[in-house]
Amino acid sequence: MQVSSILQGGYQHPLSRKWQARRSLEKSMFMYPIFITDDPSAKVDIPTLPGQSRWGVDRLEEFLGPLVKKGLSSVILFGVPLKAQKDEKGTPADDTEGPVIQAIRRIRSAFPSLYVATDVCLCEYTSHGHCGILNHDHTINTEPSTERLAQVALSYAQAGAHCVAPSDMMDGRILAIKRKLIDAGYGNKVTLMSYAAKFASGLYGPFRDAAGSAPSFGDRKCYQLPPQAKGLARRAIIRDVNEGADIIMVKPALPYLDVISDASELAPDHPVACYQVSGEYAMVVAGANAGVYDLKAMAFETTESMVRAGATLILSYFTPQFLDWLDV
Ligand SMILES: NCC[C@H](CC(=O)O)[C@@H](CN)CCC(=O)O
Ligand SMILES: [Zn+2]
Repeated sequence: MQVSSILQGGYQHPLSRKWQARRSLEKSMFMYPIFITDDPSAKVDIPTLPGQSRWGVDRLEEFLGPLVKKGLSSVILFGVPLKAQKDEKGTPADDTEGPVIQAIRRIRSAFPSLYVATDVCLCEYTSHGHCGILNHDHTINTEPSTERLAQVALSYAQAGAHCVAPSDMMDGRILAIKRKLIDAGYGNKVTLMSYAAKFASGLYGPFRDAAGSAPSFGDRKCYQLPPQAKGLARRAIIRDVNEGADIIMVKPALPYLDVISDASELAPDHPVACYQVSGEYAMVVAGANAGVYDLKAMAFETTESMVRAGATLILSYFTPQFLDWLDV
């Protein structure tokens, strides 16, 4: 037997198995996506997203207090306006009395240590449900879209968000937002996290149920990347780094581990985020409920694969559980 054939001696003990990871999961790597609705006293469970709810701003302390005590370090806010008058340009998105801006203010005041990111998109606020402003022929009208998104991003920065994260996939929105933040004096105060490589995935269903953000016609295939498009993803990552993104995100995560690896190769000096999206989360939960595997083991196996691929930040609905699971 060749000496080089023997590997098992290197991982025969739980501790030496732990040492094999280049980087291990830790609480601060998890950013918790949360849904804020415009009924201040609401807590509405989301059937297709087990264990997740829409929360009103008056109940955020009840919701987040115990999680902050367990070590929650960051959240990303998604507005779910049920009463707002949606229109072609997503006017409610930066309503200063709207759920997101109110939540930013409440969370910053109640939990000074909690890092507050906000998703920036129009789909939850437009009458047509698309992520940008449309031409009459229903194609994306790029310039007005990026300008509108930059306005919305600035409004969240002015309300106190630490980070703005545009998930719209409009061409040039990173430069537009960065320019807007700098011109308003927020260039050095707010992190710009780009959903740089975001794919037209089938895994967003539960989120769309939660946020009421499904497009009213057509789909998002003309602005979210084709799932098979590794080259476009690489070009989008390079573009967004050059346009001023501070963090590069890949989304969804598990079916795109190769793209996470590309991101860490193409943006070696940036934090790389990935989003374990609603459908991924629901899939892991459904498989565990069906007895296919243990939930905790699969939550670790999927998120550790993202870290192995190069992710340094994971947006995940499992965040509350990881605060317990990583407490050992
Ligand atoms: N801005 C688009 C929302 C978007 C996907 C979609 O509905 O197309 C995601 C939120 N950023 C969905 C996230 C998820 O599924 O958890
Ligand atoms: Zn959107």
